[in-house]
Amino acid sequence: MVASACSSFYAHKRTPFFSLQGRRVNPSMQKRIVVLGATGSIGTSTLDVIARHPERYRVAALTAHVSRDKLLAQCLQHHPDTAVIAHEHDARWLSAALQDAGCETQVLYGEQALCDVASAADVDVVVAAIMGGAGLAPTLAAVRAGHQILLANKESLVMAGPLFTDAARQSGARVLPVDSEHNAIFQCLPAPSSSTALHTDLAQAGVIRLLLTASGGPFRGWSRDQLHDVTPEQACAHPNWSMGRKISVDSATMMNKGLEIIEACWLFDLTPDDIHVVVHPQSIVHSMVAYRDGSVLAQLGNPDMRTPIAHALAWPERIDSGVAPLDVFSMAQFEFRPPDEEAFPCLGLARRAMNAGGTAPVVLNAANEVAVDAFLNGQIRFTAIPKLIDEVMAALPVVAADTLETIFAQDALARDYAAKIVARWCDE
Ligand SMILES: NC(=O)C1=CN([C@@H]2O[C@H](COP(=O)(O)OP(=O)(O)OC[C@H]3O[C@@H](n4cnc5c(N)ncnc54)[C@H](OP(=O)(O)O)[C@@H]3O)[C@@H](O)[C@H]2O)C=CC1
Ligand SMILES: CC(=O)[C@@H](O)[C@H](O)COP(=O)(O)O
Ligand SMILES: [Mn+2]
Repeated sequence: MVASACSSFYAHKRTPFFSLQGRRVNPSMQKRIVVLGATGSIGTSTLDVIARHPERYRVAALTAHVSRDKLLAQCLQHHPDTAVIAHEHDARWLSAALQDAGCETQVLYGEQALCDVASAADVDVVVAAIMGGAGLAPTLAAVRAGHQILLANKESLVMAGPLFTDAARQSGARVLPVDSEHNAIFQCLPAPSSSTALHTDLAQAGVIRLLLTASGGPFRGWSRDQLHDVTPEQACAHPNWSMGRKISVDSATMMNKGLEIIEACWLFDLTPDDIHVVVHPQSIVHSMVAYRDGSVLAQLGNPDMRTPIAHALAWPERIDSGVAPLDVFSMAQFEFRPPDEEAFPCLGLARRAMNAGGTAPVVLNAANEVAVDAFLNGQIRFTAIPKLIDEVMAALPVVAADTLETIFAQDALARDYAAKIVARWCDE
């Protein structure tokens, strides 16, 4: 059955006990997980961790944008109650393929269906792993429903930090960072005092600054001139992490670190001045917290997102993630150096947006998404990405970002303005 949205399909039959690989599983002990962006890099890693712990977790819903073959394979392995895909024709194809295979997963399509599965009443955990601003509405729906959020989609906090954190405080939703640096920082901080797991008043806890590590990306050490002719393939070849193409380009421009500064401000209630970026090419130290007494706490591990995902899934417990423990004897050396902000101006643009407040980060994010897309499509040069963002930020006024409607309106304005600049540059 295919539907654009449905509210009753969660009336779901469960047997009191069933056997899984010889183990007795009690469904009432399983947390019900929704993976938004299941077919992506984070989604795939999440399902890998979940599959290791069938007695703890059960997949309630999986979503994809267009990757229907991959979503089909995931449904056949995890048997979610619901699968969501963007377009009706893909939903019909998926539904027929599932029926042929005897799988009872119901298929929905469209943006409303994403919000519906994210906010469904019998869900425990929502993994927010859609790429970009498209993740905001379903992630916020999950926050408003009071579910535990495993947050990978940093763009939703960048676009709607105040709305997002206020909604979590109102609903009591627990927000656990999956982004590797923020997860590392979370692990190095005292246990949060509120149910949301958002931190407040870190100064009171003796924290003087956060040290946000950056790999420097594939072009670390390159001058602005050397960056002029780089290709999308070069930009997507991250030295340490295997990730989706958009975040890979963000790492290459260091806009990823800029977005992460903003993300950290909202998660940990800080200002950009409290967050120092440290280039650490090995990506083994995932970030650090400096305390007043001279202590610097760090979290280390192999660069594999299954570690922060497993940490956030099981918190405050610890579970197997499939990642081998770090072999410290194999570490030749750790390097730490300041970023080159002249070659990588996106860091400064992100700080400027956060300091300006209101809709400035919305515009930053929207212009960045258009710029990255245009670069990946061969329309603009790598070095034009920060120029485009700067031009859009300079042109659009900053207004209060107090409703989702305003945020989406400014997002649309900025995307439209950025696309027009791309078209103009292509004609020149
Ligand atoms: N990859 C990583 O290691 C890390 C990622 N993150 C963040 O996690 C998020 C996901 O990143 P990553 O997994 O790398 O990205 P991917 O590009 O690998 O996957 C993105 C996922 O989102 C879906 N998607 C894309 N566009 C839309 C849309 N318009 N509507 C609905 N679904 C959509 C994709 O579906 P489909 O496959 O059908 O296109 C896919 O499932 C990003 O916000 C990123 O910044 C944070 C830290 C680390
Ligand atoms: C894995 C992860 O969290 C990414 O955000 C990663 O940090 C990107 O690497 P950069 O440090 O190069 O941005
Ligand atoms: Mn990160």
